[in-house]
Amino acid sequence: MAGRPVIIWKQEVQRLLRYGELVPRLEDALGKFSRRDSAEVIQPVRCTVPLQKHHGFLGSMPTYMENDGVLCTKLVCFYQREAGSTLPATQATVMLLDPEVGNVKAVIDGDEITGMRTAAVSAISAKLLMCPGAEVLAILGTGQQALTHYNVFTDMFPFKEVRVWSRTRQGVERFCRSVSGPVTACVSVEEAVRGADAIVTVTRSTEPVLFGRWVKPGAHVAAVGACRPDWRELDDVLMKEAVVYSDSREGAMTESGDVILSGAEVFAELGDVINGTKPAHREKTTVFKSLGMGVEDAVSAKLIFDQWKAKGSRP
Ligand SMILES: NC(=O)C1=CN([C@@H]2O[C@H](COP(=O)(O)OP(=O)(O)OC[C@H]3O[C@@H](n4cnc5c(N)ncnc54)[C@H](O)[C@@H]3O)[C@@H](O)[C@H]2O)C=CC1
Ligand SMILES: O=C([O-])C1=[NH+]CCC1
Repeated sequence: MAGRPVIIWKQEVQRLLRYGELVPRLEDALGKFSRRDSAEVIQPVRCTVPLQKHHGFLGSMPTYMENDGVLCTKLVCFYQREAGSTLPATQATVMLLDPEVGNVKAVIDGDEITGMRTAAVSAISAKLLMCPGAEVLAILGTGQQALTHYNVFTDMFPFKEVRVWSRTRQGVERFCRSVSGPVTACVSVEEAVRGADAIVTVTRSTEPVLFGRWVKPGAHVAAVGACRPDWRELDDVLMKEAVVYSDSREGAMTESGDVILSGAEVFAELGDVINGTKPAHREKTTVFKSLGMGVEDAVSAKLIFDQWKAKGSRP
């Protein structure tokens, strides 16, 4: 008889998960995913159920990594919140299972995992695709993802300036107070992104907020929001001028309004670049369209569970 699952709460995840250990595991997982070897990764495109009454969706994200002995699934609800709503845009729970027996070994807070693994994958995209010597980072949006992106990008790259834009002055002010380093508050998207070498879009917008005419040639854009086929963050000009990369080609073709509605071609997955099967066009304008993948949650959950067992449940 299998034992009861352990529950690993948010504070424990914050204590156990570190970008230094997470980033290499995510790079490895993205490479494995793009090899499409079922012994390495089985991960279907997210199954999504609309919650029409609440303007949201429930996504189910199962993943099996046979060679690594990892079986995992995440349940994530994500919403189109009204401006001014204090409810979170996403809520997630990750379950780690024993693939041999089928029991749940751990139930883990998924919000911290989602925040950190998404930002870490965007940082991997920048590591692979951003021009060398990048100096200016612009972040559009000031929510949960903006914060984790600020943390990992400033940790991994020596930017001279980080600019931030939000629809509201309060959003920018709150963000500036919550980060530990310097930020330039911008009053318009154009002001934030003109001349920027790297741009992160982490908004809940369903219409384009970033326009190609403002983007410096050769800049790298990590586009994280707009994860429904009719939602946008980027305009057609940018999507068509840039070389477009994604985490999952099938995911992008199924879920990304920026890809589907612009008709842009997905040139490669990040994993293809990691595996050396597709080039990194650092010299060109690049867009990494992130949708989020179960395999990213699976390696994060395994890392947390292994650390939890090794270090114990309390500091
Ligand atoms: N690609 C991925 O793996 C993941 C993507 N996401 C997506 O990333 C986005 C950000 O997520 P969180 O930071 O958790 O959300 P959040 O609610 O904490 O922050 C959202 C930000 O977008 C701004 N915003 C809302 N509506 C806007 C509009 N119409 N135009 C411009 N800005 C607007 C808000 O003021 C806020 O600054 C969401 O779209 C979410 O679905 C979230 C998790 C994973
Ligand atoms: O991968 C993920 O967890 C999500 N992608 C879009 C909303 C949540």
